[in-house]
Amino acid sequence: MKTYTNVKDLGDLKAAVAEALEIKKNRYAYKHLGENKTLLMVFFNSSLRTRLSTQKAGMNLGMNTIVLDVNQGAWKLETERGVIMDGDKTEHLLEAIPVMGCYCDIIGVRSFAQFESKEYDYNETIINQFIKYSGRPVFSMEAATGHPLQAFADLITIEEYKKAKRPKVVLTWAPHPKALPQAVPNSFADFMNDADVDFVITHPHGYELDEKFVRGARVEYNQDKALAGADFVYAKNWAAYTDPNYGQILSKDRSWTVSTEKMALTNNAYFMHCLPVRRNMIVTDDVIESPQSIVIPEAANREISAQVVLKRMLENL
Ligand SMILES: CCC[C@H](NC(C)=O)C(=O)O
Ligand SMILES: NC(=O)OP(=O)(O)O
Repeated sequence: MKTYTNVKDLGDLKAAVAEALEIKKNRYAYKHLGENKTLLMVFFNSSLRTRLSTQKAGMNLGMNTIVLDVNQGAWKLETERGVIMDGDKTEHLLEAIPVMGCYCDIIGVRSFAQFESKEYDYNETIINQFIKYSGRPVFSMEAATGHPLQAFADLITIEEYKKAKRPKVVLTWAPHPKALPQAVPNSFADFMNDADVDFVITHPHGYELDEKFVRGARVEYNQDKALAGADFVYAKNWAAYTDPNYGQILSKDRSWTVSTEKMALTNNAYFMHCLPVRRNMIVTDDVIESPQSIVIPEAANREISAQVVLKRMLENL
């Protein structure tokens, strides 16, 4: 594996999940793979789970790890080519990236959508420069349009908790005070479309995701109808994707908040969310604290999804 930015990079999903569950049983069995190998994790945006779980996964594999918060301590980076650098940016990404590549064997990158230009975001301008210029295998720790480590962990979790062979999985939009990226729902949809689940997406009009990720999945604008009989409810906020509203908040309607009443419409569904979550906007206190909430085991599986990806990269260095 040379890059991990989307579901296709994993190959056969059933095999990937099986490998994940094997690693979970004995996560220190591959320490030899990472001996004297260095993982560099580059963050352009904040993180708790990704930062901790990916570093843990690297350590499980015997790797040295370095974490760089680009906006805290590194030089302010220019990311656009052709710009006359007479402003407040000291260094260009096109020098910084190959330099980073000198000090490590594998690079993880977190660089969220900036919502200034759909084309800039959806061309994955930042992470693609790491892929092109670092000289190292690169994986996404949430880029502008996807969060494949999260979605892989979500799939692992669904496989662990499902009661039906082909569970009904509902991705529901929920309100949030800020304009959040489409990365998490994009990757969740991408993975669910390749998994053996009955997948439904529900959101208000205007919040349609890129068809490149929806891939013809059923979209239900009536949340109650979508939730009927669900086995898993995956809640997430995202800002509008379609023009002319790209990056905009169109609704903060808290009737979309996942409540006990909403969960009562389901087949005693498990509640999932990637975290961090805004309580009583996305989901009520009662639901996220209920026995059906599996957000913590879901977060724990981030260590495993990262370890599968790092293991496959180390095996191909
Ligand atoms: C894992 C989620 C990261 C990010 N969340 C926030 C709050 O920015 C998002 O919604 O994409
Ligand atoms: N779910 C997730 O990626 O969390 P962080 O943003 O805290 O890393």
